Amino acid sequence: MAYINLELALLTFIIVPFMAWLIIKFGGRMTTTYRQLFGNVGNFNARIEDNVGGIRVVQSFANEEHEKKLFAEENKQFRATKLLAYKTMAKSMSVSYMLMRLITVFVMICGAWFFIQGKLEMGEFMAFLLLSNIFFRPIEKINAVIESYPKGIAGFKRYLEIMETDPEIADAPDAVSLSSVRGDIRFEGVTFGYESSRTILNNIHLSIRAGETVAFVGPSGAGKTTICSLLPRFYEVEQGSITVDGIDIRDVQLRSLRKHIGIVQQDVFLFSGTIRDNIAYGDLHATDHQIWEAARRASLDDLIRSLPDGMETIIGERGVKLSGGQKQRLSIARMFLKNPPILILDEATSALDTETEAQIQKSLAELSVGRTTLVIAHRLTTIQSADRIIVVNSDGIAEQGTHQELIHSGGVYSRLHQVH
Ligand SMILES: Nc1ncnc2c1ncn2[C@@H]1O[C@H](COP(=O)(O)OP(=O)(O)OP(=O)(O)O)[C@@H](O)[C@H]1O
Repeated sequence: MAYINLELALLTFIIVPFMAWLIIKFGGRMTTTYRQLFGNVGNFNARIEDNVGGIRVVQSFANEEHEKKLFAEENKQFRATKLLAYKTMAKSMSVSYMLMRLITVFVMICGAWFFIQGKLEMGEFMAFLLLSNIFFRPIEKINAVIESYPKGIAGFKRYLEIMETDPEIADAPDAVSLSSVRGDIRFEGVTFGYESSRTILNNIHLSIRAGETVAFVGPSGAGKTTICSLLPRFYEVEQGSITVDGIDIRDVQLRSLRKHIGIVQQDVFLFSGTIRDNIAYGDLHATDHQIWEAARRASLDDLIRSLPDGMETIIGERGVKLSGGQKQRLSIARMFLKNPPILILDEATSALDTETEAQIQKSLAELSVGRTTLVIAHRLTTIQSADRIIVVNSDGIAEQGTHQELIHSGGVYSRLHQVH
């Protein structure tokens, strides 16, 4: 183009920086809008998940209309941001399209003027016009790519932010692996709070012998669950230390620490899949014989045999729904398979009827044989046989001893016992 007519070529190229400026300006605006849009998509999805997951609660409170209103609100915001994103995109696209067409008009007008002035032959004019079209076509394509870039980069940045979030609790660089554990546990001057402004446990001292069964009782919110959550390092102590077999748990690799601790919770989480998959979760390399043995010890084998597909029965959303007691047994079977030296039983049976509870208690008692067991209990009846009962209240550990000792001492426990 410059070879045909330098002046006209320079005039044509003046427009290029202006175009670049416009593209960058709209690109920045689109990135911001798309980031906002992806944030809204997150909220929108969370609302849908809540509504579907908690559908029974919504229905039982007959709060469908209320949920619909919340959904409509979220939807409105999502729609508004989506519209804003499309508007910005429409502006950016139409401006760049217009500019491209304007360049052609500009070349035609200038070329015609140069032709009238005799600075340009008709053939040269036509050649220049064709060449300018060829030259700007790739620019048009690059422009289209740049327009779609903000959409991709906004999503990618959000993804990176999540991926780059460091876990709060990680292995120390020189952390060791625990190969075998006896199960001696010590809490030494442990202080902890979920928020820095509120201390839940203050200077707790506690020593549990290997193989001992210790039950934690006390009013709701006293910190029983918190004490037990500190042991697998779900949270980090603020002051003091927790040791397992004399080794500070902060000096141990998380994976190896948690491999030696089993937790049976009240609300058992089952993965969608077969009964076999769910039991084998306790030990992914278990043999068929070991899985059946675990099921037998958890008194689950009869139920499995009575099902047409046996071990391969699909459970969860897409399959057979298990009862509360059956779920508990399955989680106990998982634990037999995992075979950890330390066990935490988190109010494992308080949601069951008396008969089922008695059966599950029997399986749990068998499970805890030879293991250090920490029981978080509400029902005082289920923990009377514990080696030691620890009463936790807002001041920390109020008293401890066997059932008989605590009844005779006439303290908090004996009063709780009378109330029950
Ligand atoms: N994840 C959390 N974030 C913030 N605070 C929490 C968290 N979990 C528990 N708490 C608070 O810590 C305190 C102790 O809770 P914890 O669950 O340990 O009590 P608990 O004795 O086990 O009670 P319950 O018998 O009702 O289960 C409570 O005041 C509770 O509100």
